[in-house]
Amino acid sequence: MSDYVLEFDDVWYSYPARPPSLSGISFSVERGKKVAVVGPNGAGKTTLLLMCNGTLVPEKGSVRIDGAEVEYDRAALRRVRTAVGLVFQNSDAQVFAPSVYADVAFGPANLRLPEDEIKTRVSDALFAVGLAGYERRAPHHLSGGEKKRVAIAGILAMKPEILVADEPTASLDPATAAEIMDLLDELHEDGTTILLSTHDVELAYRWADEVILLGGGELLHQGTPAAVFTDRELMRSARLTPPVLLDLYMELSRRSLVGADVPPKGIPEMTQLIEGVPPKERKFGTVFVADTDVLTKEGLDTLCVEHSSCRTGAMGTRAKRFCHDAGHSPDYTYGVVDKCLLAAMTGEDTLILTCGGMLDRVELRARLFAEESGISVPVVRV
Ligand SMILES: Nc1ncnc2c1ncn2[C@@H]1O[C@H](COP(=O)(O)OP(=O)(O)OP(=O)(O)O)[C@@H](O)[C@H]1O
Repeated sequence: MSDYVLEFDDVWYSYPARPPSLSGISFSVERGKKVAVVGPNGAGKTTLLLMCNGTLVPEKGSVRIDGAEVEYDRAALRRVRTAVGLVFQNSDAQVFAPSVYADVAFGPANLRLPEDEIKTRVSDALFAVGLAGYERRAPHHLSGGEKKRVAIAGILAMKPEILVADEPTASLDPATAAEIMDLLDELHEDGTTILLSTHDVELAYRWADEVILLGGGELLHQGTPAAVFTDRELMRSARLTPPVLLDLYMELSRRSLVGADVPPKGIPEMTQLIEGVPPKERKFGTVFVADTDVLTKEGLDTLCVEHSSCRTGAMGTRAKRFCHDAGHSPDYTYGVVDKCLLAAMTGEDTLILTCGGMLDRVELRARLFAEESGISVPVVRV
């Protein structure tokens, strides 16, 4: 099996009577990565994403999925669209059936799956996006955020290996946007490779393993978010500004107010850079982590009583829904791990409620923070 799930090799594309929208694009995406395609308006992001599932055919060059060159006959396209699920920028273009059920079932039905399997997939996908019970609703009467979730559910029901999402958080309120990103993280934890497009550099910096920077139809750079966003020349040529955190870091660094040469990944690292090494006698708080998949409502009540001195955070769509249904309102519902690390740095204990692979994610984030800052925050599963 190829290490790369998606490869572009010298891909060119022009819309009729227009100069090229993509000019000789080559890049590779490793299996299991989270990749952000970043660029200003008109850079070619949507055009590039539409090539990932064969919606657009390169004028020149080739696209490979799992090492095999994409072909464009009907049968081949069906295989490509099973492997690559594309969430469009405009959900109205994607959500069209008379009911939410019919919409989400459309893809699996096209795969000619048995009726029982289709029902299970639709119900699982609607549960994952928090729309269980919406089956009979008419999609055109839903809000923009709900339509986006229906569109994502339709793709989830196909169980794609690669999920491609065009500006998944555009025009969503911050809480809905955070929930959509949580959902993408949960899918990623389950092994899905994710490619999204955005001109939100803050989101790309926080979220992506890798950034593909586009400008004027050309690939300007592929690299880590820190490498791409600290390169002022690259940012200027892409007509983008760096994320605020990096901008601040670069300014403080220029004035020799911070010393490290590793740009801070998040606010905890930035805070530690400014504060310096905390005094030895400082006692750090503990981050307790509980798996909501194995908790009952009563179990959650007991846990919250036992940890009543802790601020609580719910991470991931399943955990948030569980807390909501059990009548609990956690203090943090987005950026949960970083908020808990910050609390720990001032000696406060916190309790994170989450499930699945997200438990490992908490430990991983704390470990990366310890490696960079030297501050070892205890993470304890309860
Ligand atoms: N259907 C179309 N017909 C003609 N030209 C198009 C079409 N779609 C896009 N273009 C042109 O192709 C170029 C790239 O557009 P594309 O939508 O891929 O950019 P983008 O980076 O996704 O932009 P945005 O951030 O504004 O969504 C632009 O110059 C645009 O005007």
